[in-house]
Amino acid sequence: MTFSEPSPAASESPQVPLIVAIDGPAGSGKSSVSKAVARRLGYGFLDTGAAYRAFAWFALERGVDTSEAEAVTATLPYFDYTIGTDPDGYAVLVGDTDVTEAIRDPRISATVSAVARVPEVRAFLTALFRSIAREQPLPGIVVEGRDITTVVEPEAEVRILLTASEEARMARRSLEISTQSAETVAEQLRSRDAADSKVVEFMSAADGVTTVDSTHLDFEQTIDAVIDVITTRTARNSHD
Ligand SMILES: Nc1ncnc2c1ncn2[C@@H]1O[C@H](COP(=O)(O)OP(=O)(O)OP(=O)(O)O)[C@@H](O)[C@H]1O
Ligand SMILES: Nc1ccn([C@@H]2O[C@H](COP(=O)(O)O)[C@@H](O)[C@H]2O)c(=O)n1
Repeated sequence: MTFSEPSPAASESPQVPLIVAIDGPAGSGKSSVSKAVARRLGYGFLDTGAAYRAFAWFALERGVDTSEAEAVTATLPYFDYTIGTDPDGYAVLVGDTDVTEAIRDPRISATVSAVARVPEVRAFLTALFRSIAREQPLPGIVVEGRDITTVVEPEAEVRILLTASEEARMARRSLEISTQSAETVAEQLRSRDAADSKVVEFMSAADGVTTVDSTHLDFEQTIDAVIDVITTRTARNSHD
């Protein structure tokens, strides 16, 4: 090899995508806003909650008692999970079964926190999220969840806590769900946040994380606010 030839490692090493990490409580707009931001920027999108939901679905299908951490952990090696990263539409598969719709069932929302509190499940899914984010082909990816800014991608170029008052989140969520009363929706949201908060911190921003509070912003204004943070952060990082 001559000196001027690039080494195979340099020429073949894939470009690391720009990672935008977004966390927040239930109903704060993480998935809808992140998807819209990804679309606008031509980035990929990763909904990490879908994986926890799909794993809860899988555990229930296998008849696992989800309150038993050991039984939940024993299920992990059989969990064959696939998710797309296209913000315009992504299927969630467990094995060959498309569970995209099934994981939104209230039965899953009521169970998911029990499996998400198991450390082995978190470690398994965290590794999966990191590899999906790096393997997708676009120049950037928006990854949203509860512990993306703190655990999954603490070194992400852009880290945002997307929040809104409990009242606003409950009102927005109950507009979407016509099969349950507003009180039931509110109670479920509250108890899921309470259970999840015991395991990961997503109610306040960690050091270096920018808060976007959408309580008094409409959907478009929230997208703009997130894109502003991304623009400011990436400009600042390129000068560091
Ligand atoms: N700024 C906003 N103004 C009005 N509605 C909004 C705003 N942001 C999000 N929404 C709406 O709020 C609802 C909840 O948003 P979304 O499902 O994205 O939240 P989420 O944080 O991903 O929730 P979960 O963690 O429970 O999955 C959606 O109907 C979404 O369109
Ligand atoms: N990074 C994450 C993402 C999600 N969870 C757990 O999954 C549940 C469902 O998430 P949604 O975003 O689809 O609401 C959530 O309630 C958490 O239990 C998580 O722990 N970490």
